[in-house]
Amino acid sequence: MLFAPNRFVMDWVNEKYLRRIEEVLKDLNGGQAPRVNMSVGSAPRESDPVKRSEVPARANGRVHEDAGSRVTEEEKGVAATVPGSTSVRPKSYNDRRPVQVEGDIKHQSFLNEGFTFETFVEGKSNQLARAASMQVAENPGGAYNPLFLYGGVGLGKTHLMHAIGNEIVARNPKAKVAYLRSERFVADMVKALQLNAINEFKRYYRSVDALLIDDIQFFARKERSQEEFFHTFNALLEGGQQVIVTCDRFPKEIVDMEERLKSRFGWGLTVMVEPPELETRVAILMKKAEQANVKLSSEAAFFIAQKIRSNVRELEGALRLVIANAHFTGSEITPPFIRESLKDLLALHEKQVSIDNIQRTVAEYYKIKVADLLSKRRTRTVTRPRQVAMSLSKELTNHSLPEIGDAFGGRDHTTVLHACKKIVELQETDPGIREDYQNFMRLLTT
Ligand SMILES: Nc1ncnc2c1ncn2[C@@H]1O[C@H](COP(=O)(O)OP(=O)(O)OP(=O)(O)O)[C@@H](O)[C@H]1O
Repeated sequence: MLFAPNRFVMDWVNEKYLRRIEEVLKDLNGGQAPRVNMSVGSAPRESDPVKRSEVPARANGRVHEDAGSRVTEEEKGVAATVPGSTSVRPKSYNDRRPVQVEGDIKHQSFLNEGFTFETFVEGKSNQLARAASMQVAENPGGAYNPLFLYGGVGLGKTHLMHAIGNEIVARNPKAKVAYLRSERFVADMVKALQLNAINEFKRYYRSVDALLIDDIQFFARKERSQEEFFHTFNALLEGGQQVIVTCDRFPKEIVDMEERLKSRFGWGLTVMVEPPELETRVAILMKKAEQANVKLSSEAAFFIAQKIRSNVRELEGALRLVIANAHFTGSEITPPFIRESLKDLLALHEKQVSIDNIQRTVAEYYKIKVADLLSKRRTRTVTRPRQVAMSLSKELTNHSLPEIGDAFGGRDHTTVLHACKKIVELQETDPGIREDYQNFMRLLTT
């Protein structure tokens, strides 16, 4: 029996890999084909305190809500800094068009017309996320609700989110799609409370066909917003309206977020967007150059893609710089020209932290040997520094969890994940570890 975490993954594996899995098993089984059954499921976790059946009951069409927590100082701060109706996203969006917005909460909600499935380059790192997004766009409010997209910065989560919104509107021009960053939600809520218009706020957010909330991690510590979003979320899900959320981390890893909210994020489909591998980076560069009407040889694209590995936003930035330089100087875009154009950026990247460097710095700081960090020893004097080093490796390098596990004496990726969580927790509760960690960040990045 094979278990999949959700129906989407089960269908995906069924369609793409089941035959191959069966063939391999047949080979391993001396030519006899075993029957492979697939099912959705995993062992229930005790840490999930909220069950789906605990959705607040609706009385007379209204969602029951607690009197609730008060707006925190932090929430008031957000309300003061998020501007009224202009861009709430600090990125440059060239194409903006308003999406139908109604109600008394007068802000604008934008979808970037350039962020579509056509302009999104598919690769191994984002294949699953793209396919899931497409499914949601084709069937909003269906099986994958909410859709939770997570991953590091600049990897295309917002692009996919807009692509879904654009596709929903393309298929049904009457669909009401609201896209906003989570700060916008906080700011609107605070404004609504101040203006005694919280009912309008609720009505508006609950009236949409699809609610797209970007970078949900900013809800951390904003208790009243979390509560309001929790109820909006429930109302939308109950009404069969689609909710899409992006975040920089897996739901359970979001700090200072209510458990019941985190648990609900996992009800639909949770998919990771990973950093693109070389081939995808090259394909993205070629596509972006084509969009800019610039001829880019594959040699030049490979050169840039090999040098810039962090994320797609940086990759785009580097390409823009090269194109601008070529334009001003009338030069051809060749590897030596690229090297010259990007010399400052490349110098910065060459200084980038390696796992090796982290291990040496941590070992020296705690006066232990690097070999201890890689060993199987489990005494406290070694395990804590090892967890710190693993967590720093995750935070400061682009290596995946399995790669980090390998670099620490061939440990499993779950051990690395556990270490990262532990260190996040300890930084909250143990001032010593917090100080150590801050020292490492300074030592390694300046
Ligand atoms: N696979 C891709 N194909 C084409 N463009 C991409 C792809 N992935 C990312 N991009 C581009 O990279 C830029 C950054 O992407 P985006 O804003 O979606 O990242 P993000 O994951 O939402 O980051 P953040 O967490 O910082 O909000 C955008 O211009 C987007 O179009």
